[in-house]
Amino acid sequence: MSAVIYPKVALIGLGLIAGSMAHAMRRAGLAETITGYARSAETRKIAREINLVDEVCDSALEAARDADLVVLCVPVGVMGAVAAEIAPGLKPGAVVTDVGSVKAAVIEAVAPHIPEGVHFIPGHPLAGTEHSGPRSGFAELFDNRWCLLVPVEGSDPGEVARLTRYWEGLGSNVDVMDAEHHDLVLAVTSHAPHLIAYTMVGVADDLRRVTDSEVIKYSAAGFRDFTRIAASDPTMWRDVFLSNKAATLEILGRFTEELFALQRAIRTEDGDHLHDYFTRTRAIRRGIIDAGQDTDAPDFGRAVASKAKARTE
Ligand SMILES: NC(=O)c1ccc[n+]([C@@H]2O[C@H](COP(=O)([O-])OP(=O)(O)OC[C@H]3O[C@@H](n4cnc5c(N)ncnc54)[C@H](O)[C@@H]3O)[C@@H](O)[C@H]2O)c1
Ligand SMILES: O=C(O)C(=O)C[C@]1(C(=O)O)C=C[C@@H](O)C=C1
Repeated sequence: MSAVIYPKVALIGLGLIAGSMAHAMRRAGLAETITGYARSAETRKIAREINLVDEVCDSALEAARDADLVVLCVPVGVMGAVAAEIAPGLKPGAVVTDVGSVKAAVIEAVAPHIPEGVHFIPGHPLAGTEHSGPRSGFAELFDNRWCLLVPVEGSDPGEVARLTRYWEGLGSNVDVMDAEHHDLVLAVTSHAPHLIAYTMVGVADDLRRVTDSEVIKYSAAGFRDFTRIAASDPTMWRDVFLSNKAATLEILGRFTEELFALQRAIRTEDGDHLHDYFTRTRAIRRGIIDAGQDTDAPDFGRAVASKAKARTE
């Protein structure tokens, strides 16, 4: 049986997410032809050299023309402009989706450009790395990760089901969510943590004058994790914060309140407060591992194995 879900898939933007999608599509045979386009000539040249997709086009319009699925894999701040560029080439019945980290602002920017008879079903894979560009993608990126689909008013349930099968073919588990809820959840789980990591690395950089190279030399695992996150693409993250302003500011407000409370507990030597707080947060970490979501943790394999064992008992 053929695994093809969309005969022709167009990837607009050829970085980490599009590249990983191309590799994973080929792994599973989900498309017959993959076209692609990126704004930078250098990226298009590299994409051709490494045979990232079947055809690298010189415009977004050309790449999207007659595609069955068009995936917008560009920074969230330019999604609307790219949708306007591809609109004249979209065929009736085509599906347009995106992989942007923010949903309400992307829907607001893209939806007005989607022609009658074309399906728009926004999405967001909860998978990534700090790397970017056409060489950074890999087929396993989406394996066992969540992809959130955010159908808009009037989205065809049959097309949502088809896009769900596509993401499952890429290796993901799929959930459906509304845009506002998505943006609040992601502000907590991804956007605010990135800003905190950027800040912490900035603070360490300021301290460098005092500590010379010690910050780098003696950086333990915690700070190393921050530096990995803070190495993420500046354009992508600038756009994320400017596009998910309200939810991120709400979460950062709460974060600041809690930080002040912890600061006060240290100053007043309130060990019980600190101990209770850390006990609560440790339980959250354990919950993530028990749910089998932390593929980087050393005990991830064990958690999956014990869950599988529990299922068979
Ligand atoms: N990196 C992650 O961890 C991650 C995870 C999930 C979702 N996302 C989302 O995926 C999208 C792409 O991120 P990425 O990590 O692949 O970025 P990337 O920087 O690796 O790739 C972005 C690509 O978009 C192209 N581009 C930029 N502006 C363009 C324009 N106006 N027209 C055409 N092409 C243009 C760039 O040339 C590049 O090829 C973003 O919206 C991001 O929010 C990223
Ligand atoms: O692992 C990382 O490097 C990521 O930052 C990936 C991550 C995340 O915060 O989890 C980043 C942005 C996304 O939109 C989805 C995933």
